[in-house]
Amino acid sequence: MSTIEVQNLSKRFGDTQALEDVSFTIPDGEFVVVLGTSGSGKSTLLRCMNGLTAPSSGEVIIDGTEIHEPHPDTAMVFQQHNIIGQMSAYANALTGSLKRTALLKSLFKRNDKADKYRALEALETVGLLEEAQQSARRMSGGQQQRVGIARALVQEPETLLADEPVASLDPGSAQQVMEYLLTATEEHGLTTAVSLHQVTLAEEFGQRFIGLKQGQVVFDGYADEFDLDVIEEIYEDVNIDQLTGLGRQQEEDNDSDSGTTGVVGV
Ligand SMILES: Nc1ncnc2c1ncn2[C@@H]1O[C@H](COP(=O)(O)OP(=O)(O)OP(=O)(O)O)[C@@H](O)[C@H]1O
Repeated sequence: MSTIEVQNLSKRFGDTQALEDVSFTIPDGEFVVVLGTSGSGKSTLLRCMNGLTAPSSGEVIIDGTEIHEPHPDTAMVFQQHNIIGQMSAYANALTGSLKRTALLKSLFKRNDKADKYRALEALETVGLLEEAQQSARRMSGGQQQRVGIARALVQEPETLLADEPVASLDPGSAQQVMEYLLTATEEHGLTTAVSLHQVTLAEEFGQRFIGLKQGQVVFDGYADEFDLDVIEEIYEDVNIDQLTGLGRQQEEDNDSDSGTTGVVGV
């Protein structure tokens, strides 16, 4: 676990103010959902939190150390999981140990026993132990994303940053991946921040919510305060019924044969 302090963080890309004076602290072991419409600054925030993007001003401090480059104890999960299709789930998970094992050693499969054990344990955490030897290319998008999470866990991180990890998945797979992210956070004692488009998923899994609008924090609070007013504030110009699934529910009520779910993204 680690404590992440974001202090007066701003990031400008040319004329675009992607983040403006963002400050918050995530204590050890918290599972935080970062919400906002497209372009609100979610990816930029997570990338700054891992030192992949340099802030224009302000700082990110992890366990008392200011971050200027990717932190060895922080792992990232991306929307594009970049799983190697020709390799098994197990071999993909094992590549998470590359940071700890020399590249050549790893390529020649000479990882030490501890790495191998960690890879299997991580696959178990994401519910894929039985599929360990399955070729990744034959797995569904959701399973591949779970392999991506396993690979991140093999790094033995203290912090997990997931940038829209379910954006390209169908609602059922998105739900499963979120469940495994939460399990991984609890089982591995992580501090986790996940950016999401889908409000319904955020409501289901989030413990704390940070809402971004045009690069600024417009909400920072816990589940008991995360209500429709807050959602409206974050998604000012978006149809609230649609966001919360209420609109979808009405459609379902009108058409009982509909096979849709209430998971809606923007
Ligand atoms: N490398 C870059 N160069 C120029 N502009 C950028 C760059 N990265 C992000 N931006 C701009 O910064 C703003 C915030 O982008 P960011 O990707 O952080 O938002 P987001 O909330 O993650 O959006 P999405 O949900 O669509 O991924 C946007 O206006 C975007 O166009």
